[in-house]
Amino acid sequence: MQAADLIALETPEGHRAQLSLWGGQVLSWAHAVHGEQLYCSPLRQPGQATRGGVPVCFPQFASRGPLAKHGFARTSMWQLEHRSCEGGVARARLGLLSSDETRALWPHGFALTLDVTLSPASLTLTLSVENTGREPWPFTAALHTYVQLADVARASLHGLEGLTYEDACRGNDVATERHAHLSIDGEVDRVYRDAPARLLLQRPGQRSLEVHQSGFADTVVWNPGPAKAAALADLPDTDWQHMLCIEAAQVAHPVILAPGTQWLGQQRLALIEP
Ligand SMILES: O=P(O)(O)OC[C@H]1O[C@@H](O)[C@H](O)[C@@H](O)[C@@H]1O
Repeated sequence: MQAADLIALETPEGHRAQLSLWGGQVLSWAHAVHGEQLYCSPLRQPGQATRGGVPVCFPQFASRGPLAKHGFARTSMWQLEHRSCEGGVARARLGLLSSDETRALWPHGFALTLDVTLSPASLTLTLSVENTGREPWPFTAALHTYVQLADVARASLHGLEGLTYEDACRGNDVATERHAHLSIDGEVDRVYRDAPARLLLQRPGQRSLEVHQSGFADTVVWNPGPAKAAALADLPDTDWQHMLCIEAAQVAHPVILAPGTQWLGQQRLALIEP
């Protein structure tokens, strides 16, 4: 990643975000008072997806199809389409269009945009997917957000009780969430179907975070735990303790997008007052 591929956003109050054209990815969201809110690994491998911030998974989630894991959007060079700062809110729009390179992997015409809105206590990401081709096509997608945590063992995620989930740690067995909140004490890799519009992440010692989503039907919760983390070359061995992925995702039911139509999915992260 070259410095020229990095985009800085800053509001007059000093809230900051850093975006990368490589992957069309938010790498950092730092609140002026409460500091960094996203985890990003210091171990980066040129040409590989960046582990951290908010990778965009498109047009395939995980290995649920013939493409490389999580699709090619996170390993493509996006364009900066627009940047502004008005009324205390900083915005940027990144775009990725189908090209000969993407058609060689996936034979469809598309236009992706990622709108990033940095407000005083929140970060909003809106992914737009447009079919610019002549045939309908299916896709799955996610905003694969890595939330930064002082200690994952002390965090709890609220709002999932009663939901059905696919558990990738148990061969994608389907189960029902029985707990009022989810605590992480090892590997977790779940697709919660038909997720609610709001989840709450409590993090002792840090501000709680509301995670809102719309458009996306599902929420993925992922933490590699100690053993998987040790096997990931781009994650320091103990950093699984300082991250939790809470992903606004469209996984269980692919979207079939008709020519000339557009799909929108949004995730908003908001720090809340104690
Ligand atoms: O290592 P990657 O390709 O970035 O994927 C990380 C994880 O991403 C999550 O979304 C998946 O549910 C996990 O199964 C996967 O391991």
